[in-house]
Amino acid sequence: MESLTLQPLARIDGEVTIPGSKSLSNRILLLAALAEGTTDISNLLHSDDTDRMLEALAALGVDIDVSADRARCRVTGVGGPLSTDAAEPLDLFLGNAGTAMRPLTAALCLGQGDFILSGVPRMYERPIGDLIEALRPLGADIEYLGTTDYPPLQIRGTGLQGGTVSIRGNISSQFLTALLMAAPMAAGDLTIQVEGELVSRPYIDITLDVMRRFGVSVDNRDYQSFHIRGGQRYRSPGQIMVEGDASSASYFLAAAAIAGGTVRVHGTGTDSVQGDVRFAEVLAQMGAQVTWNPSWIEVTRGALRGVDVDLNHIPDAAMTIATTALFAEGPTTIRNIYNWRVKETDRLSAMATELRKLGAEVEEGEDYIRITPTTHYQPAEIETYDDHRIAMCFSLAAFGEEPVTILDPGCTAKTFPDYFTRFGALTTPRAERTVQP
Ligand SMILES: O=C(O)C1=C[C@@H](OP(=O)(O)O)[C@@H](O)[C@H](O)C1
Ligand SMILES: C=C(OP(=O)(O)O)C(=O)O
Repeated sequence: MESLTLQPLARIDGEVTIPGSKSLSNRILLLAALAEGTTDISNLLHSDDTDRMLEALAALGVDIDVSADRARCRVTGVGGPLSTDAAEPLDLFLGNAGTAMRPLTAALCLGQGDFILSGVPRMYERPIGDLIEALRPLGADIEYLGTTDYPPLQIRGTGLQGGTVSIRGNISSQFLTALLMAAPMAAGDLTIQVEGELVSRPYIDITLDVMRRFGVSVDNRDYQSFHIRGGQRYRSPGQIMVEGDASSASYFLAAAAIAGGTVRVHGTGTDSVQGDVRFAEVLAQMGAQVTWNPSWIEVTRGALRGVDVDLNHIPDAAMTIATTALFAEGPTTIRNIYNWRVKETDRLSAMATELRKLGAEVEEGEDYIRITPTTHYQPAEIETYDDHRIAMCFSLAAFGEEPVTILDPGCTAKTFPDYFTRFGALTTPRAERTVQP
């Protein structure tokens, strides 16, 4: 397996423009494909997750034109549901992209044809049963091809009716996102009731915002129920720009808080629709200096202190807080993050294991993690479990006194293919230490 050893780093300084948001890119691609009209998308993220969505839409017959430098992407919408008349089921491989698997499951029920949704082995351990249970009463014909409640799935598209459905909110907000995006194209009006706690709520704001830009409004009753008029079509906004990815920004901002200098991240800021921009508020709470503008965020080093925080609203950027905690005074507790366990890997257990390798004291609860930093870091080999965010957030450990080896650094390709090059460009190594014989 490939690995990357980061020598101890002294400092980070500079400016970085982060790649487009994964969450926005995959939502925009899907709605552009369903919409009437042509959509010119700029700053689309190019990564494994968006490639899986692009490939699936192309296999479904959507006309997609990506410019040679990949800076622009033109999608000619089909102006209705996605269908196939192939005799054999159309196999769509969606890798480990939750933002492709969940929304496409609902969207493909709208059209006609036989589809198989497959992915990597880990995708077959990521639940989808709550979404299937909500779709079936609307007329969806979906079969589990492996374990009940998990992909792979076979969908026989026949259209969706309107009505009232319930969806559990406590495992993944992507189930609600999937229902919301399909809803306007159901035959009748749909009311979606959320059962229990709704996790990762800001991602629903991203969904509603993208739907609005494609001409559909949703009656949101305090995130408890949503009412959507049926029989509608999405309409292309013509041109749309993808904001920089706020989760990807978190690694650079945290690095500045630990070892800046100052870092300014361009592409996301106070005007962002992404909940993960609020990561900067947590850094400020820890003692970093944060300055915001509608299109950038700047962080300058501060004396960091541990915090006790509920980060259910920013589960992805929360992982960056876990490694930032290594450099704070006193323990940090991150609460209400149960669904870390059902993402790219069991992130609660993986983060605990890898943080301990560096010498930190870690308590892993069912839905929380407490990190007590050490004054003496150990050199460590970090297992990344095919999880891009583990690879990226452990790059921060290089601000300790020892080298850190990241195994399989290429796994960042899920959302940020050239992360380590960008990180390396802004950081300064510590002076070479003299090795005593
Ligand atoms: O809808 C989205 O774009 C996402 C929602 C979140 O997942 P959950 O809702 O499963 O927490 C997040 O972790 C994921 O990276 C992207
Ligand atoms: C949970 C994540 O991805 P997905 O969209 O596959 O759920 C993530 O990117 O951290």
